Amino acid sequence: HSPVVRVRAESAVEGNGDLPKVEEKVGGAIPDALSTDAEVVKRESESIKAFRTKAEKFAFQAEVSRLMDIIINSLYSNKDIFLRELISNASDALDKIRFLALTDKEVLGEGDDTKLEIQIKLDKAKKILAIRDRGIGMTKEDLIKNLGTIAKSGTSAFLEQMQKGGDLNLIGQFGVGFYSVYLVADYVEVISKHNDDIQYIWESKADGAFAVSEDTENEPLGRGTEIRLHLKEEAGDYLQEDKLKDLVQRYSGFINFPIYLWSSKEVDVEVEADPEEVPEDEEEKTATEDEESEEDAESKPKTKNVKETTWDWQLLNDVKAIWLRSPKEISDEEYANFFHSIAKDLTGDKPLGWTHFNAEGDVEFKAVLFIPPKASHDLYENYYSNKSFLKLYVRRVFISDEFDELLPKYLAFLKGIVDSDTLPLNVSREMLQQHSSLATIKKKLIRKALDMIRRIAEDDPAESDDKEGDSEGEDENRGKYAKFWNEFGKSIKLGIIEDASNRARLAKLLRFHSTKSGDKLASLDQYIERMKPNQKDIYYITGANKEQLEKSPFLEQLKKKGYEVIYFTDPVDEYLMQYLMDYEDKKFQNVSKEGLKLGKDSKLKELKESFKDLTKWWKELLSSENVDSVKISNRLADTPGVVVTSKYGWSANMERIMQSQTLSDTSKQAYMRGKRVLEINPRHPIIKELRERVALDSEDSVAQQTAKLIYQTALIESGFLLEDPKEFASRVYSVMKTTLNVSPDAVVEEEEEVDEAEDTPVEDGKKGKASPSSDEEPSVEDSILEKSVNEEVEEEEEHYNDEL
Ligand SMILES: Nc1ncnc2c1ncn2[C@@H]1O[C@H](COP(=O)(O)OP(=O)(O)OP(=O)(O)O)[C@@H](O)[C@H]1O
Repeated sequence: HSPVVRVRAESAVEGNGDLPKVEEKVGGAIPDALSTDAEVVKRESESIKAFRTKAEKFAFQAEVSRLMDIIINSLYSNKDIFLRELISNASDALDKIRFLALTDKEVLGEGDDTKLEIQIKLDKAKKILAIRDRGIGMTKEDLIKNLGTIAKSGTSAFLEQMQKGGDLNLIGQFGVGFYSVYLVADYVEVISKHNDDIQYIWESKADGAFAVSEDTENEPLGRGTEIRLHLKEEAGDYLQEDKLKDLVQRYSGFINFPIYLWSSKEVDVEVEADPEEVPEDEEEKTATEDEESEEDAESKPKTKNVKETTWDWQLLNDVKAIWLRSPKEISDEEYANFFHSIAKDLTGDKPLGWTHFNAEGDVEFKAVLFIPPKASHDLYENYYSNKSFLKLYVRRVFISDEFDELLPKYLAFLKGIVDSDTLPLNVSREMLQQHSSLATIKKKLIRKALDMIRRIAEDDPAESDDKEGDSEGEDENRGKYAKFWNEFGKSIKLGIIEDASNRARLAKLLRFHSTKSGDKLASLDQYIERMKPNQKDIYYITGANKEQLEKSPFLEQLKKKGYEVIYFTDPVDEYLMQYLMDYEDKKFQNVSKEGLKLGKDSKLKELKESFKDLTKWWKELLSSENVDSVKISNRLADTPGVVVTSKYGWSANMERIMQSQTLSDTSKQAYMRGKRVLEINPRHPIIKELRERVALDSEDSVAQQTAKLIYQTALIESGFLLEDPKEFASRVYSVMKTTLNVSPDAVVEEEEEVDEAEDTPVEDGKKGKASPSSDEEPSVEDSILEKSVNEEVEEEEEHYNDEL
């Protein structure tokens, strides 16, 4: 239901490029929640009448409109967040002007305009809360674009999250924080003055439209923005000074500009007393005083103390940046609050860890880095295009939070600040980006970040059994590393791939499940501790999930002999293992690949010899199948065969991953596909029987059929996708026929009622449509159909094929 409504504006409209005006089309911007067209028109026209008469009206971009609708109708109880968002926007605007002033002092203007501050004022009578900053301000075009017509990429992501029951507290992270004003206000005015333009008013009642007009009624701002919230009835709390003081102190304590509140104070003042009001005892006193003092008393006017309310700007925050203070003096709560303020994470969840340090030497800087409690919604979706979250300051002046040069991509999940004393202040951002100190800063930041992550692992009692029941405070740390791993484990893996110089450090942080890890995660150090005395390599296997891998035939002997095997189930693991060759001098061995050595099998040589003819015969039989060789296996216990790949080719899992990538290059696929080796289990009765049969008659068709079937079954069990499932199915049906004692030549009974015109010609009682393997033997499809007259079987077969 998306009503298209045309609304006539009442005032003349000045030309304004191609921005969507209300007159042109409001339809797309009408909130879905409105039920009837009539209602929409009514609300629209009311709001348009309410706009200033000379104002230009605009429709909100459709997604922005939906977002506002969600916000204004929200029953969300924590409405405080709007204040933090507004203060954060004000602080950003101040940062921007301060940055410009580095190269051009003029931009700051003079007098009060040079004061980089934020002011909050309340008008109890009119129920208005106003927040003003002397930041960069917005031009008319900025107002139109920033506050309504251009949807940010985060808008749809935020709507999506909200639909899934997401947390409104994270609104700031999606870059749409401004609209949170409609949690508490039903009418908002934004008055703004930018150096390049005159003063404008933006206004909206969040009902699909907004208006912008030249400001001819308010006092000139000089420069900056004032946001006036006309509070909803139920938001009256925000008119109490104490409430605002408390909120600012609690949540915006880390804003690096002074925040003032226009506050009232009761003071005692001395006022001239009315002679008639002089109290009796004073009169008596006066009467009894000696005459000399009488003259004095007459010349001095009588005074009294009364209470009076005075108004003044009261400073609410401590402007000293937290990173300049000594870490010893800063409480955990303060760090957590600082994190919430810079990460725009208002959920209140504590960061998983932080590090605060002072780097000295050639390059001096201070930094605070945090590990957020959760990965951001698009951390891995947009891994290569995501910006870093570090705020760079140079001598306390905010420079940018888009400096990708400070942290590698894989650590982009960290949030924090870096304040450098070494970088120059008065150069352009581009020049700064190339400054040689950045490389040193980056190196130190990585080192410190990895140390912080390692410490979380070490302090987590759940990580190691020995530490259980040890120290105090362990509960808080218990399971912290698993949590970290859950959220950011992929980043560590990407780090191993991308950062050769820190590979060993990162490998230490790696966690995984294995044949011996149970429900817990294990580390490579734990793996090495558990290695068997004769074990040289670290064993692992890759696949889609742990449950599947647990049953893999590749693990049969390894498990039996007590070797631990790591399960790698993330697609990124395949790439990871191309880079992680060894750990502490131990090589990694994929147990589904060639070259697995499992101690000495005294009988192996003998077995190889006695199966020589069979393996040779088998290899020839599979000559058309890309099978490099057929060998006696040392990894199997209960399964007749598996297919292993060559050491440097793709594993079965990698083939599966590549095939599922829509843009993958098929020619490369053929080239990268590992050579396949069929390994057979010489102790398995089927294999033993095959050897006997082939020894007697190398042309034995049952042996040939079985040998091919074993190969295909082994492919499936080894995790490969069959290139020709139909052929495999035919073979299975053929075996079924034998099991059921059905003649291999038996034909499918013809259907009785067929439309002659549409039916294909039938020869020799068979259907004309031949299966791919019909040259070699009767089609299984045909045989099955012949055997079962009814259609149920047909269905079953389809089902069977589907499953295959
Ligand atoms: N006080 C202000 N002074 C100048 N520009 C502002 C001010 N408030 C908002 N803006 C502009 O409006 C834009 C939209 O603000 P909004 O809060 O929705 O998103 P954001 O600030 O980019 O992201 P976030 O919500 O994460 O702070 C800002 O990017 C900024 O350009």
